[in-house]
Amino acid sequence: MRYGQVVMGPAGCGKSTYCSNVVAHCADVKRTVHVVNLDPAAEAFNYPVTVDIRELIQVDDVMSDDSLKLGPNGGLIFCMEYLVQNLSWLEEQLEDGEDDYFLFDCPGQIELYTHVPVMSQIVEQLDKWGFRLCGVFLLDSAFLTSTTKFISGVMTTLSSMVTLKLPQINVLSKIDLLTLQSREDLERYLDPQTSDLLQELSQATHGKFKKLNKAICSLVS
Ligand SMILES: Nc1nc2c(ncn2[C@@H]2O[C@H](COP(=O)(O)OP(=O)(O)OP(=O)(O)O)[C@@H](O)[C@H]2O)c(=O)[nH]1
Repeated sequence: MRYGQVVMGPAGCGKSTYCSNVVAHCADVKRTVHVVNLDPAAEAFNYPVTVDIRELIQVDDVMSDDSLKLGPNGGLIFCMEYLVQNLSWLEEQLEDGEDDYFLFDCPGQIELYTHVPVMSQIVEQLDKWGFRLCGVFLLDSAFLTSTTKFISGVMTTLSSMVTLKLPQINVLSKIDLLTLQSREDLERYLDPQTSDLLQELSQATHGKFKKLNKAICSLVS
């Protein structure tokens, strides 16, 4: 049995930094961890990567293919769909490492966790290959500095949880960049009161969103 984390989150939220810290921790406790880069647009890593999707396909190559005419976003989706069509490549790359721990470092594009099915197809396949996974969703703690941002952040994390159907832990990144006041306010969002959220959301948005705000707040609670 192999265990691991599917590390997700919007672009620049700190996924690679998180992986780098987990790799350093595992080295300290003498535990073997393999990082699997699933981001075809990734640049460089400051830790060893066991499997790298860029050896199968790269966004730059896709974008420079005149017959495809794809930009960065379309190129990334194309690469992920290509991976799904070539999952035997991933299976071969993951052959070793029985009883080891794996970090799957994923691309940040939100559509991969909403309506584009590739990430859920990859996760389902990993499950069939005997991987027991949990989702780790990195969220920039700037999302916890106002009610409207909080709702937006919660919806994003919820979307990936529902799409991938994995047990999921949400990790706040970049707390060191918050002001002292914002850090003190964090507590309100970690255990939010629905009535407070609804009141603040109603103040921040037009009256015509009253019913929608109520539905969103009951979903969050
Ligand atoms: N101050 C601070 N900076 C951080 C933290 N985590 C990440 N960063 C910085 O944020 C930037 C983006 O971090 P990455 O780890 O590359 O983020 P990523 O989610 O892997 O980015 P993409 O691969 O582009 O999606 C880097 O400059 C990091 O040094 C943090 O907790 N605090």
